[in-house]
Amino acid sequence: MSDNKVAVSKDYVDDSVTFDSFNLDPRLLQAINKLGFEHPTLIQSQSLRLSLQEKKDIIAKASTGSGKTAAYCIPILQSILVDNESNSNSTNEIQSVVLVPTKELAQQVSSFFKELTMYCGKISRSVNLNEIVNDQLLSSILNEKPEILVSTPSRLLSIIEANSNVNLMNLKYLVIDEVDLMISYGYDEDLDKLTHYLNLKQHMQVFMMSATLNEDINGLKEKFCNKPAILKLQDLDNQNRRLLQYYIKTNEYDKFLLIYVILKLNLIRGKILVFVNNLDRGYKLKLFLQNFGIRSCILNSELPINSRLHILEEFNKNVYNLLIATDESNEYDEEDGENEENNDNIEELDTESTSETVNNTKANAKKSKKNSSNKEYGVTRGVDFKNVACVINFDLPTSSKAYIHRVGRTARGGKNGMALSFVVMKNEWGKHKPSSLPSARKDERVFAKIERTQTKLGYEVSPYQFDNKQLDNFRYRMDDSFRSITQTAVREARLKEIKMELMTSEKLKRHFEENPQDLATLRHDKALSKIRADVNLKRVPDYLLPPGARQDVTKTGFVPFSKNKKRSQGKRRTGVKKKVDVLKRHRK
Ligand SMILES: Nc1ncnc2c1ncn2[C@@H]1O[C@H](COP(=O)(O)OP(=O)(O)OP(=O)(O)O)[C@@H](O)[C@H]1O
Repeated sequence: MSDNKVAVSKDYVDDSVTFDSFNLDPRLLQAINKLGFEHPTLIQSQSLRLSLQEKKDIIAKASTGSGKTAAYCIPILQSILVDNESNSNSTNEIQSVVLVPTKELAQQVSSFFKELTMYCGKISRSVNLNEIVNDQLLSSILNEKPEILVSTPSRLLSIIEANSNVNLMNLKYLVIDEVDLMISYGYDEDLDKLTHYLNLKQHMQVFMMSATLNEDINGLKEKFCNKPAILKLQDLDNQNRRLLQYYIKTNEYDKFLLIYVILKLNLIRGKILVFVNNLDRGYKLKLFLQNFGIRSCILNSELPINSRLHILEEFNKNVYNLLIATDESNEYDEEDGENEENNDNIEELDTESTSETVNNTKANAKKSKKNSSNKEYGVTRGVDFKNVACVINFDLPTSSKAYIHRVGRTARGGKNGMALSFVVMKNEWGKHKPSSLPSARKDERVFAKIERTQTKLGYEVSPYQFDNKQLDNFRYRMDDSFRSITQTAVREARLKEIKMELMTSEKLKRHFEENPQDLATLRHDKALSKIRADVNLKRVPDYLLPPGARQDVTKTGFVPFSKNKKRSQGKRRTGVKKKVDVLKRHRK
């Protein structure tokens, strides 16, 4: 294997074929090789065969991180390159549209297109419509008829409605990525309107993708697809799991204690993504950790988009190790109170009216409409976070579907990963108001669903082994700290962060093109406010550490609380170049 090859788990890879087997254009093959993709993943090989050779529409339900993006990008580019060879004198047309639910995904997909076309010159130009805000610039770019448009549905619709010269009638490919989320965002109305501008079911091929599909997409399927092939590539080899899942049953206050101890003692090594269910919780947790000298970054939909994209970029470059993401799709609505039921119907996709069902796995293998104009939900869905060692559900999501997408931010592309979920016990809920969260009332019920769904998928969610007595040693240190994080402190921090990020965002806008290196100096994990906190909290006295960690806390890796287990010495987790398998120690 040459140096640039990416090691992908055998679970995902279709090693019976290589990308060469599909007669791809040499420029495309060269880029795929540069990316380090040695073999296509299962979804990619199936999609290449069905779309390029059999010209099928495709509806694909495949695991998070299994390579669905390349599964549609490669066929699109191949088709454009082939067309260009055969009709070198033809006039340019917009040939493909990729619709995604968030600006983050629009950016990610358009960057991926750029990587795949690095050797293609100007033949297959892709434009992210959400990125271009200047009308004049947009109009001149559109006049040049780029081959590929990437956009959210509402952005595309508003552009088409305002520009009569945007013609999508000759479109060859239409992709609706994260299609189930499109519906729950309320984008189906936009999609409906878009049908008036498309030559549906004529010469156009359609891709609909997600890790979680159900019959909710049947309406879109009927509207957009022509006898689609349904790919279901969810179940992987049970023996070879890459994602290890754990839970801790606890109370609301102890969630803070647990995360403090886990992070302070580096019990999990590598990059960590923590999910909370609302904006204030994110800041509360950040301030709380800040008191103990633990730096973290916030990611939520309230931040300006440039900051969000920059945070993601920097996190992927290992500039930050700890990201607290707000998953607002899980904000609990007391009046509704039904979020988990509505979002949880992920069981099956109706395949009755389709021409072909491909159920190819290696190991044999109530609509919840959110008003998209209110908020942008779930800024992390589909985002390709690189090398996340662990996802912590600090707040449990309110549906097993959201759980799948959250934990799917780790163990991507065949890498190892771990998920740890805090589950508030029903009889403990609401006992400590300052740490309480409405959605946690139903944690146990939701968790039972999560367990059922994961078991169906062949996964096990095991209890995380933790010595609660050792935890008590840290309790008194956290009481004062927690008290200092009042609601006012949280609100002030939130306001301050937005102000700071608005300024940062302006700088990002101005400097993005001219001085990309300057961006490295714009940090997003600064302390937010000087709340009263004991400086000593930042140090952990030796006597509080588990025996194996006493020599030098900065060097601790995974530190088991049980005295007998041996601990290997590792480096601190900042910017680790060497791959560390966090999970090995948990597998016992
Ligand atoms: N053939 C391949 N070989 C090696 N790595 C791959 C291959 N295809 C994709 N990858 C990598 O796997 C990771 C996940 O890919 P991608 O983001 O497309 O997953 P996904 O299926 O869309 O996940 P999600 O459902 O979470 O959106 C990416 O980092 C990508 O570069």
